[in-house]
Amino acid sequence: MLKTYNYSDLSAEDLQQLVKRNVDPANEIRAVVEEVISNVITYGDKALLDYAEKFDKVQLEKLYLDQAEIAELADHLLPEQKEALQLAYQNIYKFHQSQLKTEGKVETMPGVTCWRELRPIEKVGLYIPGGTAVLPSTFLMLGVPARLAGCKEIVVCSPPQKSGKVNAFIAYVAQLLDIDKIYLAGGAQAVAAMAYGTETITKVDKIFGPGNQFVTKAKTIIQSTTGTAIDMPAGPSEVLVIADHTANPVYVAADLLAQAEHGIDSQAVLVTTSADLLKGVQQELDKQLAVLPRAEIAGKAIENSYAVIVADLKEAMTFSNAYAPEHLILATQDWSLITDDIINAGSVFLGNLTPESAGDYASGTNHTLPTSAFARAYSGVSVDSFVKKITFQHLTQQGIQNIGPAVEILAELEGLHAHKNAVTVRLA
Ligand SMILES: NC(=O)c1ccc[n+]([C@@H]2O[C@H](COP(=O)([O-])OP(=O)(O)OC[C@H]3O[C@@H](n4cnc5c(N)ncnc54)[C@H](O)[C@@H]3O)[C@@H](O)[C@H]2O)c1
Ligand SMILES: N[C@H](CO)Cc1c[nH]c[nH+]1
Ligand SMILES: [Zn+2]
Repeated sequence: MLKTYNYSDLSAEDLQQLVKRNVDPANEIRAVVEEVISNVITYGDKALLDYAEKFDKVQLEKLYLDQAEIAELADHLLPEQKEALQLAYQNIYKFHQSQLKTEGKVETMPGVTCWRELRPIEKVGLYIPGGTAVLPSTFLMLGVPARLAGCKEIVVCSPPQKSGKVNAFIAYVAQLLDIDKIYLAGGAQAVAAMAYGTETITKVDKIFGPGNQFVTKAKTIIQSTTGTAIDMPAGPSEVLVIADHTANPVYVAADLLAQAEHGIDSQAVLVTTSADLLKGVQQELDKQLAVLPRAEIAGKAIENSYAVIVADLKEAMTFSNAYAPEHLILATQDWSLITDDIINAGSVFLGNLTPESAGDYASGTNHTLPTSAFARAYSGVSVDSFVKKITFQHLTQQGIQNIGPAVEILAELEGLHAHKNAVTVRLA
């Protein structure tokens, strides 16, 4: 059962509490992660092997799978499984390829030309989750834009499974992406290894990928302690569904459970204008949970979730913008009336026939998205995440004559005479 609140009864303080994600309030995750990072810095590969035993319950002989081992694993896939992964690959490729746009040159004044050029980030690290569920779809979501951007070195880490390997789907995606090594490391230790480097794992310039609270905490820590960038905090999955009387309770419950089954710390929020719809969704949640294989996980996440009754769709959107969800579903026939009001969301799913699962796997958009209200300021992963945009400028004789006197005055007013002189010597 979803706990229920009436929007009109909520004080500003209640609202603030309600939209707050309870991420590591006692810093317990941080303490574990700091120790893991410190051990990876000190002991390198040995720490990774030890953590594989401790956290993943597997004794590894070596820390990676090579091309031949990947090919052997990928061989186990059924034709229809390969076709489904290929379809997802193609749609993700098409959508992300459209992001590779070059910008024109701008003459800001005669003889002064400025422009930007894209350059790939050279070494990138991709984290592919594999704890409670192995996510080959995430490998596609990160690998396709990395390849399109032209990154030279792509380091891939994923937790080892009980077999001491990755699963066959991850192996097949590695083949689709032309990646010939997968490192068997998960959690905070994988993030630390990619940020600091070990005997076998290359230190990278930027780390990408979602993960549980250990992974996400490690990413935020190494971002501030090393020169390694991160895509964004992409932690436990969350969804907010705005639904009115035109929504189907069966679909809404299914969408809420789809994110709830990711982990007990996932959150699924329903914001509705209709008490009848809410009643139907509550009944459906019970019905669908009764036959869901991951019911224990999803049920706990639902306990950690809630519903809010609002007066109208505008009010629903006000709540949603305050929550800033990773995924926002507009389960209403009138979705087009409120899309302009969306301010904060990672990815949006419009109408009653657009399940979030479509975007999770195969429509083409990226599923690596900001959680915990980071959608207020961050975008999801795209080709842009894998490139730098370097600015260029060129001045002609006419250009330096046109811009020079103003630069001299500005440098002088800042008291920076060497700056002024760099122009003066050219004007002489
Ligand atoms: N925001 C997004 O874009 C997005 C996308 C996909 C998945 N996700 C989220 O990613 C997460 C995946 O989590 P997961 O656990 O299945 O896989 P994971 O790969 O993120 O984490 C597994 C690893 O966590 C470490 N770990 C587990 N318990 C630990 C402990 N007690 N102490 C220290 N380390 C420990 C282990 O090393 C293990 O290998 C889910 O929360 C899911 O919702 C988010
Ligand atoms: N919903 C997740 C992002 O929060 C992505 C995913 C992968 N597989 C299934 N779902
Ligand atoms: Zn999902």
